Amino acid sequence: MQCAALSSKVATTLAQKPVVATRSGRKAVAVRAVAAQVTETKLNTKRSEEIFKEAQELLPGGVNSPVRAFKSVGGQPIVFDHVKGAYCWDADNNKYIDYVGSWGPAIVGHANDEVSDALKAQIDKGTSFGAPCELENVLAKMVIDRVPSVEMVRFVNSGTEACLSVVRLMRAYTGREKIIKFTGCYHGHADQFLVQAGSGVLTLGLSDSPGVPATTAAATLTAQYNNLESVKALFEANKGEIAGLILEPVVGNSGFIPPTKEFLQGLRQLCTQEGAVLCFDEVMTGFRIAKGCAQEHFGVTPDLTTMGKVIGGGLPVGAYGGKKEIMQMVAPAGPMYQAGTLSGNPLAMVAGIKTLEILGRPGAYEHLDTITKRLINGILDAAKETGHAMCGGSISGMFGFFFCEGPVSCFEDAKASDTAKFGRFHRGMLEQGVYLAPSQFEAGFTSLAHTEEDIDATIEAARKVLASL
Ligand SMILES: Cc1ncc(COP(=O)(O)O)c(C=O)c1O
Ligand SMILES: N[C@H](C=O)CCC(=O)O
Repeated sequence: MQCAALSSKVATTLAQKPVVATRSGRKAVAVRAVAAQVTETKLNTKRSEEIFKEAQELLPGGVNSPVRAFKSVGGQPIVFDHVKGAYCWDADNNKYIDYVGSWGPAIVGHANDEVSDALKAQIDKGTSFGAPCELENVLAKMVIDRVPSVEMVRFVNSGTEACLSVVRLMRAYTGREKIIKFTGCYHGHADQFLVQAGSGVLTLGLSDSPGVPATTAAATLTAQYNNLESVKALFEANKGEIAGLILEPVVGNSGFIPPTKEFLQGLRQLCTQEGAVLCFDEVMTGFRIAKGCAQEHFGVTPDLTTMGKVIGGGLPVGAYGGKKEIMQMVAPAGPMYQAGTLSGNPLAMVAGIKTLEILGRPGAYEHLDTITKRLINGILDAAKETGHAMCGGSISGMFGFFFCEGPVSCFEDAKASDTAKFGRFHRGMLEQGVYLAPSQFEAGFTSLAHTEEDIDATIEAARKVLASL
């Protein structure tokens, strides 16, 4: 992680300010999450507010996924109307440069013409068959060709589904029950992962979730990211009982936290030595940080891999894959049951195929790398010039920064950053026409549609906002 200037300003940590003051003056309790001090906005968000007010009567918290609700940055969410390329427009027709990209899938730009044309053509042929189709083979071959660990793949409908299936597979393959995950890593909302999880769970300050059976939670052991000794200790204390280990090969769900190569290599070695299955959860990093995913970037090959987001090109798709020997355990080839009515549906396959095809063209990852480095370096420089402690970094089209001196190498470090300042920064950027993930504990994403002009405008906006904090 690169570090910008130092500041003596006191850090405000998670769980210190439980109340969010909304722009409309109403108060909303953000479950032990930090509140940003929201100043009167210059944006006209009247329509967004009306829609969100109605949504709160219809949907729990007004949303269909918690982190969208802006609970930890204050104010109300911007309600989207449409998206194109690197931009999104809200219901009041305000335009933003978007660095969320639908939480990752929009890597070739929103509503990409080629993807849209392919989808339109498929709609006339049918959107769901519930039967084998050749498109499944096409996407499977693309995945197998690109991802070093994958010899066989099963398509599902979300990242959560991929991760919960992979844990069942680890257990079926080893005949063991316990798994290891890392604090602050998020692998979807299945019971076994809601133990010291990242993303919305962390944003809302929920260390665990009611409804998860104690026996399920007890089978999930947690270690500290980038700390090999903490993993060794778990293997020692649970000799012969660990089915496998799942991790984000680059963390995005506690904010952006890269691993050390030695850490990934050490995990590979330990799993082999202990007879446990190593799974890289590449739902976020897959096809984003390299053509062959994080495992290609770091040169460390897991036994199993989960995928999502990019692989669906904006439609709901997930996948898990790995060594043939393990994948052959999945029904109907083997006894481990996993199924899905809409799995491998032709619409989603078409979006995935076109997206991976575009990403396979020369220069795609170079573009992502160049513009994202330019962005993060610009923001770090702006923080330095304006006297704010900030550290951050990027790998290809994934980036992040924290308001602290750094380095941030695990969730525990991330939690100690100034999240209240992030909330004020987020609001300021929104007013400048830049849409960042509404939580300190989420990574940022760029796309092939982002231009140097977009990046420079974003850096200029950041400089203005930082100077005002
Ligand atoms: C690393 C990782 N794994 C799993 C998931 C779950 O994916 P989904 O939201 O598609 O269920 C996510 C994102 O939500 C993720 O970032
Ligand atoms: N961090 C999550 C996925 O990566 C954000 C998406 C969500 O949960 O809505």
